Amino acid sequence: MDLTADRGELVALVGASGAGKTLLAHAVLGMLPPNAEESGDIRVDGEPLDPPARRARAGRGIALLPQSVTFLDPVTPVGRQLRRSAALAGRPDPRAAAATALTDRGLSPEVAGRYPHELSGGMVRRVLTAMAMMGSPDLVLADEPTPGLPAEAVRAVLHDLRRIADDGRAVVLITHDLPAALEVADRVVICHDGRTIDEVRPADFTGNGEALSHPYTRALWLALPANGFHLPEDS
Ligand SMILES: Nc1ncnc2c1ncn2[C@@H]1O[C@H](COP(=O)(O)OP(=O)(O)OP(=O)(O)O)[C@@H](O)[C@H]1O
Ligand code: NI
Repeated sequence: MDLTADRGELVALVGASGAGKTLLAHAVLGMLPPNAEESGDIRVDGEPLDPPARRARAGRGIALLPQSVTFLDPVTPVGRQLRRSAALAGRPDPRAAAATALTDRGLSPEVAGRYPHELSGGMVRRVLTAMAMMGSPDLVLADEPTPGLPAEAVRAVLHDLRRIADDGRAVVLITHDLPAALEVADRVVICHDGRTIDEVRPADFTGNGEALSHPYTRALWLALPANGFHLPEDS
């Protein structure tokens, strides 16, 4: 895997299920299982991300927007969970930080009193985003933030991530959803079988994929319903 994200940039990491997208995000966060064998080089601001550097940045410099909503505690009101994140992120006034985090993500203050099951899928996503942003991270890894959401909520999530990047942070959007990625990404990195195989500018996804040099990338593009559902010939 080879991927770079700069401040102010939204990079989409696109690939089929099992390609290794979540593992890459977990490797950056230091969340791989204890017996995982790792090789390679992960750097932030040019500095190797070794265990002490990772501990220093966890929840602050780097934040994960998790793939699974089970990261929320089902038996604790959302407001209390936000206050806990604020405290962990070292915010001096967790109560105020939690309240601001809700309104920053377009949620009303009364959401604080609700349990996760009392929220819509789109609202849960916003709460997770509010938590991830609590430590004002430089790098946000959003792992599949849109599946299962209605089109309007998908657009809201993407717009929110774009805004986070425009605020000067680096955002990596992990997704299967190529059309969604193309709406907001500055660059699209394609991965397949545990490797990044191509990096493409969104504008190159056009027509019959004449501008796409990698056959797998072109196959992904042509497999979209709008492009005729041509089945990818797997390499
Ligand atoms: N703990 C583990 N031990 C061994 N193999 C694993 C482990 N976790 C994941 N894998 C394997 O690594 C590969 C990549 O998994 P990963 O979850 O990163 O895929 P993904 O690209 O995020 O897929 P999806 O789009 O379905 O979320 C898969 O083949 C998976 O079976
Ligand atoms: Ni995944």
